[in-house]
Amino acid sequence: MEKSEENGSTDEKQRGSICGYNSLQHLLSENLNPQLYQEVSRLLLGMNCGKALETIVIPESAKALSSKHDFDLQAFEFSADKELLREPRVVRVGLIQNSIALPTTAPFSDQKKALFEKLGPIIDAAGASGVNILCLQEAWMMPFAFCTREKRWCELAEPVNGESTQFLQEFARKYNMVIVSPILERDINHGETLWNTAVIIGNNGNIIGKHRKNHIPRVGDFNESTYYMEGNTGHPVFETAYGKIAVNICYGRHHPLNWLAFGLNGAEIVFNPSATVGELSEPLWPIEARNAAIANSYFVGSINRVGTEIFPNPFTSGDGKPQHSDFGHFYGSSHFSAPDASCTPSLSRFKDGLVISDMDINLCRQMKDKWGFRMTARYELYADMFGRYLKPDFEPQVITDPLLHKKSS
Ligand SMILES: NC(=O)NCCC(=O)O
Repeated sequence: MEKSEENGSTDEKQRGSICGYNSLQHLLSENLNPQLYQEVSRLLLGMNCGKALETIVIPESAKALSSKHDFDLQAFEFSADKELLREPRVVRVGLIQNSIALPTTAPFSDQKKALFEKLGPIIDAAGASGVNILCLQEAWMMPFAFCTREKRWCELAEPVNGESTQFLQEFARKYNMVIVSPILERDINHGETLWNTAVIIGNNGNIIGKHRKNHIPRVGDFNESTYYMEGNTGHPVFETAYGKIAVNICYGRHHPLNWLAFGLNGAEIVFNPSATVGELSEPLWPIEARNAAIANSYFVGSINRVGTEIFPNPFTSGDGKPQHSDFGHFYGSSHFSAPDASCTPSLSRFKDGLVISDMDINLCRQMKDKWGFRMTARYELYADMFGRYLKPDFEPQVITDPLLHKKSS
């Protein structure tokens, strides 16, 4: 897709574009000559096994769904070197980004139903494309209402086996697909407490397990600590029919040790379902996940919701600026990063979308062998450092220049 006006976009749809373009990649491809664009892409997106990332053919039925339901659809292929003793282990992975389906003022049950109706065809497109593992965005079953601090949004929370999970279990069974479903969780058995949780649904429609968001933001309008606490599930890796996966939920991507812990537990693909806005985090977005993929020798799937969600009652951010009724623009831009530093272009900044990648997960070990980051990590140095740092009488290891505080004579 080219410039968004060419798709008959309204002003509403244009909101979130970059000077009328869907994404940075589209802006560049439309404005640079092909040779220059190729060179810029090489530097921006890296090289996979020495060549630019290739696109893969998407079935016509999936393309038809994307045209009918107006969502962005892109597909790529990450290769690995051929090995003599192991067969390639190619997994097809999908990420879905979407806006909410009804205004936040609509009755809650209607909002949820409309989201199910919106997601259905996109999941069908993933199924028709043979996706093995699919991940949805953070708290996909509701508006990201945590800016408001209003408790009425808690009503949307669901148990791990609640209606959103049941909705997705059908698709998991139908398409033999593992689905990662990030929800607002209500833990019925523990005082009805709330968590920000990813439910892992196996390819037989079974619930394999859950992970609760470890790091809760206290930045800008991200008032999530009003609703739920830091997760208590550690850093689980889920061994699925298609590979070992983990979920680093949104703000956890700013914590390199969170990424590391999933890697130490053996993750091959880590998803980062997110809800974040342009003014706050866009310069960080293309860097952090990609860096995590490189540093931990695994693939990362980054997902961010799209659109501007307007809430009935205005709120303030405690920064002296005027009250407002929205978070800002959720800029989409979902994409994959690989352990060899290559990455896919991003989905649209303002449109629903599905990005698919084939990935030969043999690349993870190949990169460990090449770079040796695990072998050279010197974890014992850091274990010792943390041991000391966590003590109340910790003193930073600073060696002061003895001349610094000497009086000049
Ligand atoms: N959902 C969430 O944790 N957002 C925090 C903002 C950010 O990390 O960019």
